[in-house]
Amino acid sequence: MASEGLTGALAAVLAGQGPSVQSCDSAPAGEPPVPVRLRKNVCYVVLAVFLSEQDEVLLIQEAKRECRGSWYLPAGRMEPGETIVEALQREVKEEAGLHCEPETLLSVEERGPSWVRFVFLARPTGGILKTSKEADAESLQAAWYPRSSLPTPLRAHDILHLVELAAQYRQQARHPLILPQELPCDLVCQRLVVTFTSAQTVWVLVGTVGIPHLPVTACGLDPVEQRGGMKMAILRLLQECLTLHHLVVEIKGLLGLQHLGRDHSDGICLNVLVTVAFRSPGIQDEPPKIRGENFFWWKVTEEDLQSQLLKRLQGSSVVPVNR
Ligand SMILES: CC(C)=CCC/C(C)=C/CC/C(C)=C/CC/C(C)=C/COP(=O)(O)OP(=O)(O)O
Ligand SMILES: [Mg+2]
Repeated sequence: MASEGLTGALAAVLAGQGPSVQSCDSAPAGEPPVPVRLRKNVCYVVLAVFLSEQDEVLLIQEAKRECRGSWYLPAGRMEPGETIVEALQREVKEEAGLHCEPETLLSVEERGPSWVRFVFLARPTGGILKTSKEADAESLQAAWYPRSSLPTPLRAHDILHLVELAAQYRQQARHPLILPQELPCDLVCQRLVVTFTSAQTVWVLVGTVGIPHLPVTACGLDPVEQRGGMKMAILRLLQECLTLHHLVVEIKGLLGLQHLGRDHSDGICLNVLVTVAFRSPGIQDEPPKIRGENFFWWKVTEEDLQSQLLKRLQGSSVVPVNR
């Protein structure tokens, strides 16, 4: 039946791509969510980790009054009309003097859906390292430091974890290279690949409103949703179709990221891998019962897709989110 379209969509999402968001299966109660607008109701930050072959990290010295003289990774706020990659390249050029290409997304962090930071592993492709002679409002200078002896003071210690993440990725990449897919989206939302596994069989949760599809949940921007973050939007959707108290839900991480940034389309869609399992031990070889008509469990029978899913699940082969 409709599993042909589903097979294609799941294969695309596992390859870091995916269809564009047409509608949402779950949204906060009350008013429909308003479209997001950069600088108005959302702020996205891009950050780059560069690691040289000699295990050196590229740092910039901050010029802003509140952190002047401290060191940090090249990072900054996205501007309206930019793609995520364009924003990354602009910030790196402004703060470090270098041209660059992102290699892969390394992490996504949020402080509520209206503050999201995209962390990339990147490589320099040209330009000239900014020296103190070129100090301006963007930064005082940029320099490479051995990973084991970073300068002080740092603007914030959160970058230590990001540098480690980059070094681990270089040593042994846990997930494939993942870059943003340029697709329009109006909201901050998440497309879910929710799996239930028994032995070597995998089921995936499917939304039935319209043509069968991987479910999408929208984040609201009101204070409650801000506090709950993206996790709240995922649990809200699952709550609508499953009895959660006897289940363990795990947000494994990201399979992909969709964003356009042009034509006033400032939303993002995170493609997220989620697992659902029974809380009580014992053999449970069928997925948990679904309430209502809006969702069903799709048993993935296509061998290649099934083995890809199992590999991604077993190896936690996803971009970490909020870790
Ligand atoms: C922003 C998100 C989702 C997470 C930040 C994670 C934390 C807690 C970081 C530590 C403290 C810190 C450095 C906060 C600043 C966050 C922020 C507003 C970054 C914007 O980058 P800037 O470098 O300040 O911007 P410009 O380069 O555009 O001036
Ligand atoms: Mg900055």
